[in-house]
Amino acid sequence: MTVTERGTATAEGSSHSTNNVRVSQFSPLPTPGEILAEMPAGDVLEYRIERARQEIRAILDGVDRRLLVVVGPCSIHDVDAGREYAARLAELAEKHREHLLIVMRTYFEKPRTTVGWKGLINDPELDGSHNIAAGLRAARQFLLDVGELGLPTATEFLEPISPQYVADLVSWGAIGARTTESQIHRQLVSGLSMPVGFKNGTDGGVQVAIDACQASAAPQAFLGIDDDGRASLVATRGNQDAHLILRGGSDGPNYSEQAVGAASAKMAAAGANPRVVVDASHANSGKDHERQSVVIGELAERIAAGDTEIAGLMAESFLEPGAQKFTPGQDDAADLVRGQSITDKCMGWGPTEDALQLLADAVARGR
Ligand SMILES: O=C[C@H](O)[C@H](O)COP(=O)(O)O
Ligand SMILES: C=C(OP(=O)(O)O)C(=O)O
Repeated sequence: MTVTERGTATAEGSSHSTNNVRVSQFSPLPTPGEILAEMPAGDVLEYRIERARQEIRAILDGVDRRLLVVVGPCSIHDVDAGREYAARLAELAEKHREHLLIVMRTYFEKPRTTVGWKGLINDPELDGSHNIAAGLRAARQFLLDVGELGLPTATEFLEPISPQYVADLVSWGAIGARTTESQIHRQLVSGLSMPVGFKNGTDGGVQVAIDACQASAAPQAFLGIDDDGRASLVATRGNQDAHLILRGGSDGPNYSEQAVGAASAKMAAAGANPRVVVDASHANSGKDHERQSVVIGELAERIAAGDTEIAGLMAESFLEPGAQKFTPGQDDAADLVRGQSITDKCMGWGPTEDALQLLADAVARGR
């Protein structure tokens, strides 16, 4: 069959010309099994990851009275700077371990409002070459390196296939505001091995995240891939550790005592975990990195005063404050400022240290 310029089909030749009309390339990737065999976790790290997941569960359930703090860069684009950040954070995690369980944001997949760099897995060379095989290995190596420091890791799961390559090294997961309503992501969470938080929607709607917690707590059956990369029916048991992350929305922030109380009550009424994680960044800070310290200060006061609804807190932080504009294919990665975000603005290192001290003191007083 041939298609004329005006788009009318004539009957001759290939029977496949209606397929993949807009696909320019298929490049097979190594299978999850191959990458895991090449870069195994090892017994010690597996033990640490399982222990961190249990501790996070205990915090979410209110059994462990510490505060979960998920903190780190908006995205990992420079693994060397990311490792330096991880080494500094590991010291603070140890220092505050009595009051805080610090988990590093190791985000390799970025959901974009329209277009932009989609993260280390998608484009590790930051030049639009999309070397996903190298990206999967880079992300896995980074998780192994951070794990070696004894620091648990957190990530957003954006694609349904990528978790097969990295999820064994992750202690806490998130589903972002743009995908919480997606059935694909809810099904994925139902089979993930770690506690996972669902963010409220970008419009501020909390109900989508409550629905997501219920859907992911249930067993699900869906299409996925197995360790050999074969399309498979995936049947899951359901994830009982799904919870809510309040990140604010286009209708404003939602970290006030009243907003957290209302969301927590709705979760309880739905039979879901009423203890929530509050994101000090995104719409709760109006994407202003300096405002994150203000939000954390207010939350710390409430924790010191005995709040029981806040199980955890999220902040975006890197070595340098703010963010720099970067468009793959247009900007040169060699010109980037080391340790500064190329996605959302982050708190710098100094304010991060101060914020963690403030939170540790608040927990010491209030819990
Ligand atoms: O932290 C994440 C960003 O806010 C999200 O990926 C959207 O980014 P964008 O609006 O710059 O595309
Ligand atoms: C993308 C993120 O957040 P949100 O989904 O809240 O925009 C993020 O935490 O990196």
